[in-house]
Amino acid sequence: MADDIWIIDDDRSVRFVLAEALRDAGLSVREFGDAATVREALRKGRPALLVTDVRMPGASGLDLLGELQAREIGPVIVMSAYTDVATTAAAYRAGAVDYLAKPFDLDQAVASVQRALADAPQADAPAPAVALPSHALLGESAAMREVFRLIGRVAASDLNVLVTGETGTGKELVARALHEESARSSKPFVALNTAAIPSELLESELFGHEAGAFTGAARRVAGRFEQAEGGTLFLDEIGDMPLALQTRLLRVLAGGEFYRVGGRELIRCNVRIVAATHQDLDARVVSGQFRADLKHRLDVVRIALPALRERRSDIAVLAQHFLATAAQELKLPPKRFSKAALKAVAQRDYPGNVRELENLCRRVAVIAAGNEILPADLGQAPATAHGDWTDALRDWASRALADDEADIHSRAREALDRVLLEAALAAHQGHRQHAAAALGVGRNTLTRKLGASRTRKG
Ligand SMILES: Nc1ncnc2c1ncn2[C@@H]1O[C@H](COP(=O)(O)OP(=O)(O)OP(=O)(O)O)[C@@H](O)[C@H]1O
Repeated sequence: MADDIWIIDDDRSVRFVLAEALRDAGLSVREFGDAATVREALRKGRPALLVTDVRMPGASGLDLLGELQAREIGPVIVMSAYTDVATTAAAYRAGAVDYLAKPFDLDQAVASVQRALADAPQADAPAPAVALPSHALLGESAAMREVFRLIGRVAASDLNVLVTGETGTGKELVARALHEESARSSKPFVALNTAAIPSELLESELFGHEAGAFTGAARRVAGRFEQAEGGTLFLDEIGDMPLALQTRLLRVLAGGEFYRVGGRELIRCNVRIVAATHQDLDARVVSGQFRADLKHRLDVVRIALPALRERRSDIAVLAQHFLATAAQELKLPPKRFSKAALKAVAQRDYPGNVRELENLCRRVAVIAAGNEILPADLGQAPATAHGDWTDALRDWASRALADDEADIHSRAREALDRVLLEAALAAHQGHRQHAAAALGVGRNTLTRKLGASRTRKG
């Protein structure tokens, strides 16, 4: 059972006083004199928390920590008479949550243990929110806590990370968080959406080009690799990268150097790559669309972002945050969801994930008359298949409203009618009766609308 505190110290007296103090605090404790007996005990169980000395005969406490990192044991507190930066840093690097300098105050030691136990994520009890500063990644669901933990753990390393997840799940935000939490944070974060750039331009986009490298290349231009020097390069939609460029990228990642397009100067680069994809990269490897060796280079650590429907408990938190931010950005009075509206928001489907929820909140911030958002303000949930044009309409409306334009509703209706009528007439070779029947309106309605549309247009 994982409810014991394990104390490892070769000094019996230290073990004894600490164990007694913890027992007095109502905790159950097991004592170990060296790392070897701990290894033995780990075959049968695991501790809720481990307090370990550093220097001991045989394997040191840090060696032990290194071995334990990959296993699901509770938090670890390191105690040592050595308080130099190298030892303490090594302890934290190895995953320690606290460091007690010997001789330590017993009350402090007990408090540290209690704090670590309270902070430790538990399988069935929600752990306290993990706050990542400055990049506003929100979420309290178990799935997102796991993502935050992973970010915290790998950010400081230079390992390449592959972020997977559906569109709008926050892949770019994770990449930024990884950058901001790393030693590279004072250097640039550069993002490139591989799918958004025509493949013939992608190479020079990534690696830059010399003047005269191709028609239209009037001067030397630095690519994203050079721009990101010392920092992080975020390659979005990596699954869409053309094969030829995958080969080139692989060479650069393997060798750490590249030539600009049309260039002769070898440029060394020090860039951490965070790649993202909404596709199943493993399947693309199998089907020959993605290089296995490149995948291995990028997929060193994988952070899989859950879809919003897999963490519904996060919706309310996110919605309230987005509503407040939208009101602030649009310089509107503060707005909040009524209880019923928040419930309705939490029950909707979001095929576009967090981005879609964010857009919904922006929209209601603008449209709702009062400062309290009611269920009626939410409108109909957009059908997935129509998401694209209602999104465009929404953007248009938000802009028009923000600009205080007149007759927004009638102009939108007129545009809607015109598009529908024109499409129906085109589909029915200008035959009004057929077009009206196809649209589900009467012939007279159609004629009237056509007239109105003509007059306004004219
Ligand atoms: N956990 C989160 N907390 C707060 N905001 C979030 C969170 N996840 C996503 N967002 C917001 O949702 C929007 C979409 O996020 P982002 O662009 O990172 O998604 P993505 O997965 O990279 O999308 P795509 O695959 O379409 O590029 C952004 O405005 C982002 O700020």
